[in-house]
Amino acid sequence: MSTVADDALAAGLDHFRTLEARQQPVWPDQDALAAVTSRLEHAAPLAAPADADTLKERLAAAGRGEAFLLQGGDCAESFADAHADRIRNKVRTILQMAVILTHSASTPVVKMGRMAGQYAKPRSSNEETREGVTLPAYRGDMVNGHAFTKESRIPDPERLEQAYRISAATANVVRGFTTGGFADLRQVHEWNRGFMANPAYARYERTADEIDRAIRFMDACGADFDALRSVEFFLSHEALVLDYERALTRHDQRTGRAYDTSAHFLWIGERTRQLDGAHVDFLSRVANPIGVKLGPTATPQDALALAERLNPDNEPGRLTFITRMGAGKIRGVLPALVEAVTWAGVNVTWVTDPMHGNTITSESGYKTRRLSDVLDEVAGFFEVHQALSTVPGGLHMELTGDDVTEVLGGAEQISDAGLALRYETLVDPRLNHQQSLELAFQVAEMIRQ
Ligand SMILES: O=C[C@H](O)[C@H](O)COP(=O)(O)O
Ligand SMILES: C=C(OP(=O)(O)O)C(=O)O
Repeated sequence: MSTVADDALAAGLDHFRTLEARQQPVWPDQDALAAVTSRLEHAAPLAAPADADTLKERLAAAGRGEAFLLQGGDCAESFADAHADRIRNKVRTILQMAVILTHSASTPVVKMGRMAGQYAKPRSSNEETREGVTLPAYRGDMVNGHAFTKESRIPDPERLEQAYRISAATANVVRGFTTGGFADLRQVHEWNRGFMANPAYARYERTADEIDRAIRFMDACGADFDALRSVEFFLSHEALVLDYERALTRHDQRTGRAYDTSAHFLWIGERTRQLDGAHVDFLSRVANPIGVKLGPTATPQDALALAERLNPDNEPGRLTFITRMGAGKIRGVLPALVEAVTWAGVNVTWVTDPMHGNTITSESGYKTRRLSDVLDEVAGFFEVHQALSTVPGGLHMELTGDDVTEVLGGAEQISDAGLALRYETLVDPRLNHQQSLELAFQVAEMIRQ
């Protein structure tokens, strides 16, 4: 039975319904939506509030320079790809990158997947036209189907429940891979040695040798490698479809606060971060650690107002700003934001997303990115923080553990013609397994410098 306090909490949580909510599906059948959300309201949480609190502590540490966040995964997960092999490859890629970054940063790396819930996408246009046929845009498997047919593109609320079930299964598989010995440091190191066997990566030999020596040194000192067989791994996605996020929000008896239990960490996208909008209001009322994407038009005033609204108590670890400026803009735009926030004494963890500001259309018509631009934005991020003596807290990447061809460049020299070989993403281009490791090695070099 709900108490008066529960009802008051619920009333606040529903305030977003009175505000403008951008990028929401137009569900054709409201009764079906109500039936699904009422079932989800009674479903088991996907992420435990206590783990979300732990993550907040880790992110606070990243904000102080005592840890570094690595957040990565698909642009859009798909129901069809939620099988163990693909999930394992993604987890493995993140673990491999984390070892490289841990060594160079000499701090713990907080590992977080854009996984087990990244099923909804904001779009630039509500419609998509192909060969003269116009249909509603694909908005993620949580909303409608990717197939370009009229039926498939109709938003179907049953997909919310499917997203929940597949997220639960994915979270379970992730847990298996991060606690069952797969994450053993020696094992991850062996994979990285396998990667280094390719002469194309000779320039990373020095870093790889140093990691090798460090691990042998630990071994010689009698380090308990068995204690390193499990790693903490957190789950995150964009809090976009508010019907889903609200239905999975629970009152935590332990703290008396509301937690969105669809993930440990939720972020608000660049297209939905309006101060008076529904997304900001809803996430201001849950206790999870949260992020906000900041694109090149974000002003210092925007950043300060968002921080005031989303973290009025100035709690360390509560708020992460994920900047996605574009390689050509970050050095010009980021300093004013960081300076304003720092001068105001606002606690924020700064993370770079070097993907979303660097999207281009290739000559052959593919939506793609250049690995060189991605790396340049990361370099700009470190340069800005170094110049201001502030803390670069982490990386937010769109990546996959598979051998796709979606991003141009890298040692494999993926060219425009090569994109067609295995271009599999449903929306935005992701780094493939090799490109992700190359990026980790290059970021390691930047951190060392
Ligand atoms: O991932 C981010 C956005 O959803 C995406 O870039 C929007 O893509 P669109 O411009 O193809 O709609
Ligand atoms: C949509 C995304 O990014 P942004 O809001 O930065 O465009 C995303 O990260 O999937």
